[in-house]
Amino acid sequence: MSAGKLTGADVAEHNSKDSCWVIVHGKAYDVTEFLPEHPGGQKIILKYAGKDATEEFEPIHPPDTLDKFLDKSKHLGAVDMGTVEQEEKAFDPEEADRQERISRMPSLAACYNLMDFEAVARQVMKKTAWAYYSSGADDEITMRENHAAFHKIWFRPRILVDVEHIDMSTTMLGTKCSIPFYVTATALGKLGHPEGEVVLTKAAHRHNVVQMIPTLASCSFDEIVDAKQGDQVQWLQLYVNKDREITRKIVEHAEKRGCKGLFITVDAPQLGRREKDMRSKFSDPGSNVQAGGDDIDRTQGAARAISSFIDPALSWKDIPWFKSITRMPIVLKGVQCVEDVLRAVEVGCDGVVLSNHGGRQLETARSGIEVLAEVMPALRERGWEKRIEVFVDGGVRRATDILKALCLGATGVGIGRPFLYAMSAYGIDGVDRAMQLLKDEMEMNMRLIGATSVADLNPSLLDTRGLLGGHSVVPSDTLGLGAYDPLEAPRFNEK
Ligand SMILES: Cc1cc2c(cc1C)[n+](S(=O)(=O)[O-])c1c(=O)[nH]c(=O)nc-1n2C[C@H](O)[C@H](O)[C@H](O)COP(=O)(O)O
Repeated sequence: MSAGKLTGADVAEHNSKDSCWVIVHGKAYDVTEFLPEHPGGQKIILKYAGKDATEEFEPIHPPDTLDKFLDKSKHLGAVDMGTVEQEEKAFDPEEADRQERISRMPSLAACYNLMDFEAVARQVMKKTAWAYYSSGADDEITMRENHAAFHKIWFRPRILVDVEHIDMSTTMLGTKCSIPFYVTATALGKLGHPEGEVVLTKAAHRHNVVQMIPTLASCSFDEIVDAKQGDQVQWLQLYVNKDREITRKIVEHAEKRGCKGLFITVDAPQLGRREKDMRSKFSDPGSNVQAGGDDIDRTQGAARAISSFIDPALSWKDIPWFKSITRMPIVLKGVQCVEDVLRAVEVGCDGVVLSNHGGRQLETARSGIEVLAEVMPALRERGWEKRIEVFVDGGVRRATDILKALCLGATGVGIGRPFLYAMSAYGIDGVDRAMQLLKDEMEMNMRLIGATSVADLNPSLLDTRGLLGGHSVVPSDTLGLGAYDPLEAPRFNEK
């Protein structure tokens, strides 16, 4: 001990499976008994046994994780960090290249659309972070189709409409929003930015846009709610825990903190196989740590490592229980066919999100917009279109994509990766610009199709034959490919 604090040497003595102490945010924790329970496996903890684990811990775990899940008797107290030997970081040529590219980054003004942010983020993000955010399942066919499907729908604009005044505001789950998109739930915000999801909270406030708070956020739920301002609206995205008491507590707390919608994710009874994420091994599984054979293989990437709590037994019979524990509107996120939308109406859900999780789950699942084109006529046929709010997400990169969804009958549209990339590359100013670009595009395109308000947007403004003809050939998505393989993207300054 030194001056009543543990020293680095005290902690370093406990560096094995039999006695494992780690340091997080300047405090020591005895995690020996916790090792077999760690959702991310033992290897990653043992890699930091006896050492400072803060850098690895930070992006994956909300700050209150240890207070919430590690018995107080294992909290060993403050460490005199001056006595902790910080490991010499071996020279990492990849990191050096990344820093060099960051030094030549295009200015924010060089980003003219959401794909530009993707192109820049791909160059400046850490490999593991880019891998996690950009990953789709398997061959990423659904992920690409999400965006491509919008190119199968063409507009039938009306002319000589007085479009001097445009009102793009709308109402989603009873909340008046200035524009019909929301920030959808995406996990691990601190992989892209040290402040994580609160960056999205602040940008959403600037544009009066709803934010959906992810269960698997890097920030704690309360940090994200505390970051909201005034009457800013947030929804909760819920991965249902096998332990329903934990789920009950999360839902009740969210309602108490003012969340205005419960989005139950129903397309992920098991997280999909995101091979870019797996390939980046999220942490070096080759670390020289011997751990028990029952260990979760960290080479499965972050996704698998953080999702073992999700209940694959979740079913329709759980809906009445959810209705009994909350008065928040209940929306099923990840619905992918007409039959399940009709069933959601019958069991009294308030909404659905037609989504395939950004192509990160079932490969060759259809795009949300394609399912929407099937769902809305079925609801109208039954006179049910007012009984449920229908949202869509996946592949939305232009205001024309949003307009197509609204013309088909969607209430609103969720956007994920673009805001993550904008945040990762340029912080809050990036997200702010991304939202403003969408707003500017929205105003222009509403004028060009002859619509002055969301109420004017209807199926007669669209030609959807390309969609309904199944998977016809689509125009090649040069801009999208350009971002993915940055051929046409903001130029990095010369070396
Ligand atoms: C990009 C991304 C999406 C995630 C996401 C994480 C990332 C990095 N995560 S995940 O780690 O488990 O897969 C979530 C999540 O926490 N919960 C959820 O309901 N959807 C999750 N989604 C899906 C998201 O809510 C939207 O359905 C999807 O992002 C929409 O597609 P775009 O990214 O193309 O806008």
